[in-house]
Amino acid sequence: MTFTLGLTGSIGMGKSTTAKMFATEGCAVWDADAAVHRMYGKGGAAVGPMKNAFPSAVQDGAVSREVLKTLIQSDPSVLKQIEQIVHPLVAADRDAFISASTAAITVLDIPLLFENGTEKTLDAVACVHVAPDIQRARVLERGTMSEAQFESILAKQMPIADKLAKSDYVIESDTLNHALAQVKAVVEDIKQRLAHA
Ligand SMILES: CC(C)(COP(=O)(O)OP(=O)(O)OC[C@H]1O[C@@H](n2cnc3c(N)ncnc32)[C@H](O)[C@@H]1O)[C@@H](O)C(=O)NCCC(=O)NCCS
Ligand SMILES: Nc1ncnc2c1ncn2[C@@H]1O[C@H](COP(=O)(O)OP(=O)(O)OP(=O)(O)O)[C@@H](O)[C@H]1O
Repeated sequence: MTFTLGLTGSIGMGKSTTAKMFATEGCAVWDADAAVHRMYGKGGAAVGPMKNAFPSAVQDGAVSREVLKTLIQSDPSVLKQIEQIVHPLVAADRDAFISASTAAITVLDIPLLFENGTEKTLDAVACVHVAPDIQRARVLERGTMSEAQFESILAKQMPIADKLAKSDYVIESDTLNHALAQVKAVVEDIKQRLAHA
């Protein structure tokens, strides 16, 4: 059986970048945001249910994230409805990945890990964090979200201090070298735990 390590953090704090480091250290990596991207794409599992709920959001057989963001801006309850459609599909995709994983450690990159209580199903959780001003600058630099969209997503997430307090491991993403050193230490610690289990 593979050891399941959840990887979380607040928006833009460096989950995807850190997940890649775990992959280079030999871990299998599953990414919740990437699963949503597949499901929103042509032929994806979320396209049909999303079309029923939000007809304008499906264009050329795929879910348009731009339309979704506009709908969420004008009616905040839309995000809850999207979550009710998408989260069960994402959970099924994650469970299938874990069952098929042959790696010693499987890392699950999940933005809403604590918000959805997923930690209860995992062996341990690592939380990525960086100072809020760096977080904001990094997200806005990407140019995919306005300041208002960033604020509204941030407001829906559990405060980073609470996520850190609930986590087994903490990884500061201030520089790439520092983050990589911490990833290596987490992998080493889990391997020690497995060796003595
Ligand atoms: C709101 C949407 C349209 C924004 O799309 P966009 O391409 O701009 O951003 P992306 O999907 O890359 O998400 C960026 C980050 O926003 C945060 N975020 C996304 N969805 C949510 C949510 N429902 N609640 C809180 N934070 C969220 C996460 O930190 C995520 O890493 C999109 O995230 C979406 O459809 N979300 C609903 C599905 C969901 O809950 N996904 C989260 C992982 S299961
Ligand atoms: N350790 C680090 N040192 C320097 N920059 C970093 C580090 N980790 C991430 N970054 C930068 O921060 C930005 C956000 O990182 P990333 O996309 O990994 O975050 P995320 O938490 O996955 O984001 P989201 O919540 O939006 O999915 C990127 O521009 C990335 O290059």
